[in-house]
Amino acid sequence: MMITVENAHRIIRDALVPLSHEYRPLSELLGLVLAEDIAAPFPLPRFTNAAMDGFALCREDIGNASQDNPVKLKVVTEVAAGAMPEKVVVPGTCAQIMTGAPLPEGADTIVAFEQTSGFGTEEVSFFAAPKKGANIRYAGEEVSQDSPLLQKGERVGPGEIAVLATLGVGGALAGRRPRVALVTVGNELRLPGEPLDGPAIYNSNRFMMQALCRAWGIEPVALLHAPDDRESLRKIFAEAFSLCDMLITAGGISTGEYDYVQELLHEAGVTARFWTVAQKPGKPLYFGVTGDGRPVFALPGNPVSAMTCFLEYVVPALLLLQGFAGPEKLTAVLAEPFPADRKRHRFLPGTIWQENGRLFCRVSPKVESHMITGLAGANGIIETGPSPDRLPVGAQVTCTLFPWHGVSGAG
Ligand SMILES: Nc1nc2c(c(=O)[nH]1)N[C@H]1C(S)=C(S)[C@@H](COP(=O)(O)OP(=O)(O)OC[C@H]3O[C@@H](n4cnc5c(N)ncnc54)[C@H](O)[C@@H]3O)O[C@H]1N2
Ligand code: MOO
Repeated sequence: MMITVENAHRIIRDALVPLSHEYRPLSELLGLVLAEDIAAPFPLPRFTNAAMDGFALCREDIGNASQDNPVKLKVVTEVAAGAMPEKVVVPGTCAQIMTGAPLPEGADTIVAFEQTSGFGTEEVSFFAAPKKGANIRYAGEEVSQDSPLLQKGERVGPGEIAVLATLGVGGALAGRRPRVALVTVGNELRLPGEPLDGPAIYNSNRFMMQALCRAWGIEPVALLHAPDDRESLRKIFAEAFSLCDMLITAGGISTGEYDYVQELLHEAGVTARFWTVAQKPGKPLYFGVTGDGRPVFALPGNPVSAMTCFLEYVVPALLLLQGFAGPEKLTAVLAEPFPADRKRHRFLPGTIWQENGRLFCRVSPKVESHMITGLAGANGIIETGPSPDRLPVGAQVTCTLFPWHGVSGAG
């Protein structure tokens, strides 16, 4: 039975159970979802230190120093980053200090190198008098010890990696990345490099699905291909299920004479949760679950349909298995009319850009399900629910940005 896009999402969400957590070292946490809260094991900064290369001194000692009225102080020591100060700064003296070096006892201010006569002499002249406490990073001013920093459920990006590394956290508990098996189906498909005999075509879905997995940090555990016969599909599905947490197929799911995917999935123990969604492209999308709860997506073979269904349904499922809801959708204004469908939700590749603080979008020129070139220049998918008419310029629509593109600044 054909179901709505909303129901398809609900059925998928209800069927998914996040995978187990596991400890991952810091170098492998990028893109994973934290399964534990992280608190600061020590304050940040851990010790009071210099924010500028210059001289550490007691503010009172330089009075109203200026270009016309320089004040001289004796340099008693030097402190580099990573070294402990060897001397105390007593009144009338100062210490040459480098950014990140611990503040010597007795000093309360740092004057930047540029406001002095410079390094390397026994006596230094000060040409400015910054405020007391200037250019000092105080212990604990950013983060106090034991304060919560990262929360369970957060997705780890490069910024979170930097925070964990700063705190010396060598790893954390995180949701496990799904092991994904990809299967393409069809007698007509060849790999680049192979000759195109007769009406053969190249297999683009294999590479597209692999690239989509990688765009979300997942390296598929298997890239398999089966011709349109039951025996091959039986073998390929057995192999895929021996390896994966989630199976994604493309092709052979429609009503053609040789569309055996559904039959062989059921033979392998998969139960259908839905087949056919009121959407264009991607109507024959199938979703099922194995006896032990592993999700199975069978995407339509048309390349634009396969990519649209992957982005719309498979990506959120990959994230949910790791304990994360996403990705977020945006609202944009149509700069050109949108060819909505009377009865079906319509997804089309297009360009989304920012102008005067607002998001605009337009559909790619080639929009049929087999026209893969419409996806190449696009930076997202534009969508709208069923509508009897074309949506006019100025109407608001929903968009999903491709994470590898971002929003451009011009239409
Ligand atoms: N009588 C009907 N025919 C079709 C219907 C329908 O409802 N009634 N639905 C159409 C729709 S919509 C789609 S989408 C396709 C989906 O069919 P399948 O999932 O069975 O896919 P195939 O028939 O195997 O392939 C469709 C098309 O895509 C090409 N293809 C397949 N795999 C790849 C690949 N890995 N790389 C590149 N291109 C691929 C294939 O050669 C076909 O041209 O069914 C419609 N028909
Ligand atoms: O609806 Mo099919 O997925 O486009 O050609």
